[in-house]
Amino acid sequence: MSNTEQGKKLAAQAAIEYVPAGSIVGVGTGSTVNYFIDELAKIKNRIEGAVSSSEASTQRLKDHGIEVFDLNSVDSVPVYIDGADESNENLQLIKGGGGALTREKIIAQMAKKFVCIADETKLVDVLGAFPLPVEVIPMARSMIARELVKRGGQPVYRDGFVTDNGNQILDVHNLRIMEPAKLETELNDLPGVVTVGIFALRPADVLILGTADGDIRKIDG
Ligand SMILES: O=C[C@H](O)[C@H](O)[C@H](O)COP(=O)(O)O
Repeated sequence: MSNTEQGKKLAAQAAIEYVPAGSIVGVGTGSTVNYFIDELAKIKNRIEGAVSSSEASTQRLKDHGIEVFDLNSVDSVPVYIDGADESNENLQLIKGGGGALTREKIIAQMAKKFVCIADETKLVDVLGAFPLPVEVIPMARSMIARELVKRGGQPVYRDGFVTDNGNQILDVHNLRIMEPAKLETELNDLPGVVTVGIFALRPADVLILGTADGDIRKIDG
């Protein structure tokens, strides 16, 4: 197993301690979360079930025999565990590399505690080296792409990819995001933008990083 994969797995294992007994756990999406789902399966008798941020995670949870609840049937989510494409020291994130950003942001908003899990290479000084995913309503794609260019970005259409919500993704290259909350708000305001992959208005509460030397590092927000 590579250092990166080991880091993801370590972070995923460490996140289990944040899962309250008897709870409905918010579950994110991606390769790091897949390790978490596999760990969660080991304690599935101690939880009530999960709410899920993607069809892929729902399938994996169900394959493990973990009940997946409709978010509308749930009053509260005590903890949400999810990965990230980048995090800064303030636990503001870029997410959506796997295209699940909208459902992820909805569950993160609802969660009392958002625990982000990643390998240590995801920690950066300034967000934006990872192309920023923006989910858009298909008919607005070109208009929004022009707006992103005006803001110094280089949007690339994720050709052939359709989100779980039936929308499209623009991956915005060339950004150095100095004020994540401001850019998140500004892009949220463009008609046709469904979700911006900046998680700054609702950052993570805890970041668990798995390191190459087999350790974990925690940063509290
Ligand atoms: O849409 C995908 C999510 O935001 C993922 O949490 C993010 O892309 C990180 O994925 P991974 O754990 O595979 O690096």
